[in-house]
Amino acid sequence: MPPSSLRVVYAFAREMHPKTTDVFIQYGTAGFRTKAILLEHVVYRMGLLAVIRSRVKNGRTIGMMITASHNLEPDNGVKLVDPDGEMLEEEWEAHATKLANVSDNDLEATTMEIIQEVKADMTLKASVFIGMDTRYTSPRLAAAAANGVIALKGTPKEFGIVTTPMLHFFVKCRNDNSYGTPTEEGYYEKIIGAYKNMRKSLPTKGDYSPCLYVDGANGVGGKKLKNVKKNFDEEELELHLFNLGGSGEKLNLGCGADHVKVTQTPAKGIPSTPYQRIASLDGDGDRLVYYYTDDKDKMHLLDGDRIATLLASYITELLQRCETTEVQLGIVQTAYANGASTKYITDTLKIPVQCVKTGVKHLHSAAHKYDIGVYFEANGHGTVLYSSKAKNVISRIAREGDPEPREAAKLLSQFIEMTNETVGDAISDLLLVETVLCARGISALQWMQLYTDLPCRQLKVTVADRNAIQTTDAERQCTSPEGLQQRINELVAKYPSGRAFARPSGTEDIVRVYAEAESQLEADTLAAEVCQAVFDLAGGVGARPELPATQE
Ligand SMILES: CC(=O)N[C@H]1[C@@H](OP(=O)(O)O)O[C@H](CO)[C@@H](O)[C@@H]1O
Ligand SMILES: [Mg+2]
Repeated sequence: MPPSSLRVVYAFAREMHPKTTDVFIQYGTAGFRTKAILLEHVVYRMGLLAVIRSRVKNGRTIGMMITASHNLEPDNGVKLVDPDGEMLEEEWEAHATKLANVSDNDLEATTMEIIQEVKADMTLKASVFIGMDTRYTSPRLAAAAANGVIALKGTPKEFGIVTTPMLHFFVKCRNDNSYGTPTEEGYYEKIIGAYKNMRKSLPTKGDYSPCLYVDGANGVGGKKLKNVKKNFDEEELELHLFNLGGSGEKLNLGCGADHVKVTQTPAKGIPSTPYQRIASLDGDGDRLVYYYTDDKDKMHLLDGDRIATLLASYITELLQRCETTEVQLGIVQTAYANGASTKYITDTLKIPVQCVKTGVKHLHSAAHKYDIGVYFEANGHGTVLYSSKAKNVISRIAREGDPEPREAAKLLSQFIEMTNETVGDAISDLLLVETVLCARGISALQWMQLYTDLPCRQLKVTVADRNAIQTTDAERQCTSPEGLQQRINELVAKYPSGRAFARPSGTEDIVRVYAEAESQLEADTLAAEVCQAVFDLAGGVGARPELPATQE
């Protein structure tokens, strides 16, 4: 039943969170993300939408996370979390975009329209969990979010500074208490508890060393790992934490998972110890990549593809030891996955693999189609999803199986417990990776030796309108502007093992270009050539991209 008037929505908006910009903003790959100063009215309005969403879901809790993840400090963002801890359903993104862009004068009417369109019963209770990252602009935005919730008579609960995956976890637990307790302590209890339990059956062996350096990106993930660290004795996990956001240290600047992955250079502020395993988190703690430098100071990156293959191969091994064929496992990647990883999954691991569009929501829903779905973006965002069927089979074997399968099923049960299934989670993923490296008795170098990545390069091009580029085939082919795909095909054909594509970013006002080839110079050149093609055919602005120096 819609209310007769929403005057309070308008009054709050005008008095406290007025719209001060006409810049159009869109709910993208990971919610709204832009300069923090442009966001206050957007976040307030998302508070309104979260209440409507909660009521459409019969009063189940919805999440709001204030973060701009790996972006630099002046940016911020907001995204909504659905009741199962998953990303907001895609159909609602249009409501979010509409509500964010209307004038203050039209806000009341538009809110009413949305309430009617989605048939929200506004007499129901509504609950919204709010979390934020460490940005100095986050508390103000979190307050705007809470005001939006209150304006529609919902109940906000603020968790303060938490990682994005923690907030997803809290939402899931609040709506399904069999998953865990919706508090930070509940989160640690489940995830760390499972790691410690598992390590009881998996003592350190072979070339594995529990000594791990961590790059906290000067964000929330590193801070939370300080809490995590206290729980381990050095035999279980010896964490050395760096880039924890001390005074003068800037979030994501020269450090963090995105910096390491995109620039293919180590994070600043970490002592250089040859072959030391280093885990790098992003600013809101939902991405993880590993790397080490060798004795010639060359960096070797172990990215999301590597993590996916490591986890999937270990789960496959445990399933074999469980002597079950009832549970099928699959891997989901995006076009950014290194071609060598896809080949390794298909030829060596012999696991089904699927490529979907960029963005966690696409990977997550594809992974749900397997009994066990492992999904990772190359940039280190990913997790494992276990269906109820898989969980039932595994717990049955853990209870009733023969001794050897029973042991394997018990390990797998702990592995499931350690996984944050709601979304990619750097802390949970880190513990999963450490568990597998320990179980296998391998070092970072040996992990790297499982397959050899094709050299690759990721670049950005600025164009007048990024939506001029349209794609198909999981973003691997351009359908417009005309002639662009043909030009990319011609460029790719010059390079053995070459592959390249261009797609509009969903989080930045740019076009992303990715290329891989047999040598780094070839990958760099192909990427630059594709950038030039995009620039020429899709309305590039500013200076035309240049080829690498040796090609001039
Ligand atoms: C190539 C790349 O890393 N793209 C990232 C980036 O999306 P874009 O749509 O490419 O801007 O941010 C997303 C949200 O964090 C993440 O899901 C995605 O993988
Ligand atoms: Mg992130």
